[in-house]
Amino acid sequence: MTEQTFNYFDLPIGESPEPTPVSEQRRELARELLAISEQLVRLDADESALADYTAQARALREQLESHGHRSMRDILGRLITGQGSRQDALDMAEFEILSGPASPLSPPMTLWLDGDTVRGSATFGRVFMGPPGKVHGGVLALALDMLMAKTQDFVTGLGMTGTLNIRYLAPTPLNTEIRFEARLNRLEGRKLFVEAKVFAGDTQTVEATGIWVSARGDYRLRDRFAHLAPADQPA
Ligand SMILES: CCCCCCCCCCCC(=O)SCCNC(=O)CCNC(=O)[C@H](O)C(C)(C)COP(=O)(O)OP(=O)(O)OC[C@H]1O[C@@H](n2cnc3c(N)ncnc32)[C@H](O)[C@@H]1OP(=O)(O)O
Repeated sequence: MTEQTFNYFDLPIGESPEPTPVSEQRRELARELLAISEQLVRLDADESALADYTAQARALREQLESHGHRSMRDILGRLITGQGSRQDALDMAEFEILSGPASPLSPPMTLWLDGDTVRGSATFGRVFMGPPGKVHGGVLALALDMLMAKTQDFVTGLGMTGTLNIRYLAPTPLNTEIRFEARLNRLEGRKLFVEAKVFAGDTQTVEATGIWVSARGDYRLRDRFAHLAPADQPA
């Protein structure tokens, strides 16, 4: 059977193919590393125990360094020409901060499309703390950036975050399932206007609006999302 190939511009943002055995193991390693980070916060250990842990961590880092890294330039080169492997496609998405399941900087936050809404969910532990017992506002800004960028799945074109406006309405608790939702407001040439909300239980804790700017060319709605165009604005 011929191995499936992947094209960068067809990869849904925040979604990656079924994990390979290598990716499964990377994800498990990342979960372990995040769990270690959680333990380190205000760890009540004495100096000699900490010195011992430091030596173990250093030995692990040195082992990891012996492997090197797959080249991003080569991976992107293959994906942009539609010749990317499944591992290439996984490498692009699974290390994204906060949402990539192989990143030790990810709770992870899961992202998915639900009709015309992008939804997200995450439970933040103490490494993500801002005010005591609450999620750091900058972490929520990052989470919103990841979430809102995914509205680009509704359109052709890919760009960067131009503007992100955030209003914190109430503190967002740690160790609680936090829900996120984002919707496309409108398209205007190279600009995509997006709005988003964050909830803890029934309480809305954050509201946000943002503008994404396409790298080149105007954004256009994909056929299956043509109904998102306002009546006076053709898709
Ligand atoms: C290959 C894959 C790549 C895509 C790769 C995707 C990677 C994922 C990124 C992850 C998320 C990030 O961290 S993104 C990193 C954070 N963001 C950034 O670093 C962006 C830094 N800013 C820039 O590089 C630039 O300012 C751009 C690209 C945003 C815009 O520059 P430009 O391309 O010269 O655009 P320009 O002609 O000035 O403006 C085009 C239209 O957009 C408007 N506009 C310009 N800047 C902004 C802005 N910041 N916020 C709102 N609107 C803006 C203008 O008024 C104009 O509207 P009109 O006159 O036409 O009405």
